[in-house]
Amino acid sequence: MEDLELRRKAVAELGRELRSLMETVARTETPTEDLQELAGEVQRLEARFTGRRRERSEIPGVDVFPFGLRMYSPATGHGSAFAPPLEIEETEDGLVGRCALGVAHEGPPGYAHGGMSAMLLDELMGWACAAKGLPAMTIALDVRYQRPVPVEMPLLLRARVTGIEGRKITVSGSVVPEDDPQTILVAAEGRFVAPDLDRARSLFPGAKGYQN
Ligand SMILES: CCCCCCCC(=O)SCCNC(=O)CCNC(=O)[C@H](O)C(C)(C)COP(=O)(O)OP(=O)(O)OC[C@H]1O[C@@H](n2cnc3c(N)ncnc32)[C@H](O)[C@@H]1OP(=O)(O)O
Repeated sequence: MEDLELRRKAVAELGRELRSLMETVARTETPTEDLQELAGEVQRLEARFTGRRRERSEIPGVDVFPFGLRMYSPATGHGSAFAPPLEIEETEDGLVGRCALGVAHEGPPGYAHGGMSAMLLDELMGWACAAKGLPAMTIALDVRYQRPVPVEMPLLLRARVTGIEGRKITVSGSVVPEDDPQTILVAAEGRFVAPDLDRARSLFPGAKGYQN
C-alpha cells in the first residue's frame, strides 16, 4: 500500500503551490495576452490529473472522517488552494486557530471577505464540538462584524463550547489580530447539532466511522 504520509505531504505541497498561484493571479497586473496564454497552460495542466474521480460523497483516501484530517477543506485543508489554511490547536479554554488571509480572500480592498471569517469560525466552532466528542453540523450561525479584518495580518481565532443539551451544542467564537488579542474584529455565536447515527449514516455513506 502507498505510504499515506508521503501522499499527504504531496497533497500539501501541491496545495501550497496552488495557493501561491491564486495569490499571484489576484495580486498581479499581468498583461492581457499573457493571461490568455496562461489560461491555456493551466487547462493543459488540469488534463494531467488523470486519476480516478471520487464519487460525490466518497471520502478522500488521505482524510480521517468524522474526527480528523480533511485535506481539501476550504478552511483547514493543506491540499486546498482556497484554504488559508487554518491551523488548529486545543487549549484549556477551547480551540485556537491561526492563519493569515490573502488578497485572494478579499472582500473590500485590503480586507477579508465577510464570508471567509464566517467560514473559518464555522469550521473552528465545529471542531470545538468534535473536541467534546460530538462531531456536529451547524444549524445557526450569528456573525457580528465589529471591525474589518485586514488581509496579510496574522489572526487568532477562538472557539469555545458554551453549552451542551443532548445533541444540541452552543459555541462562541471570535477573530482577533494575533498581536492585539483584546480587539475583537468578528464575534460569533453558533448552534450545532450532532446528527444521530441513522442520520449520520445516510448523510455520510462513505464514512466508515458511522457504519457497523
Ligand atoms: C469536525 C468538522 C468541522 C466542520 C464543521 C463545518 C460546519 C458546517 O459547515 S456543517 C454544514 C452546514 N450545516 C448543515 O448543512 C446542517 C443542515 N441540517 C441538517 O442536516 C440537520 O438539521 C442535522 C443533521 C444537523 C440534524 O438532523 P437530526 O440528527 O435528524 O436532528 P433532529 O433529530 O431532527 O433534531 C435534533 C434536535 O435539534 C433541533 N434541530 C435540528 N435541526 C435543526 C435546525 N436546522 N434548526 C433548528 N433546530 C434544529 C431539533 O429541533 C431537535 O431539537 P429537540 O431535541 O429539542 O426536539
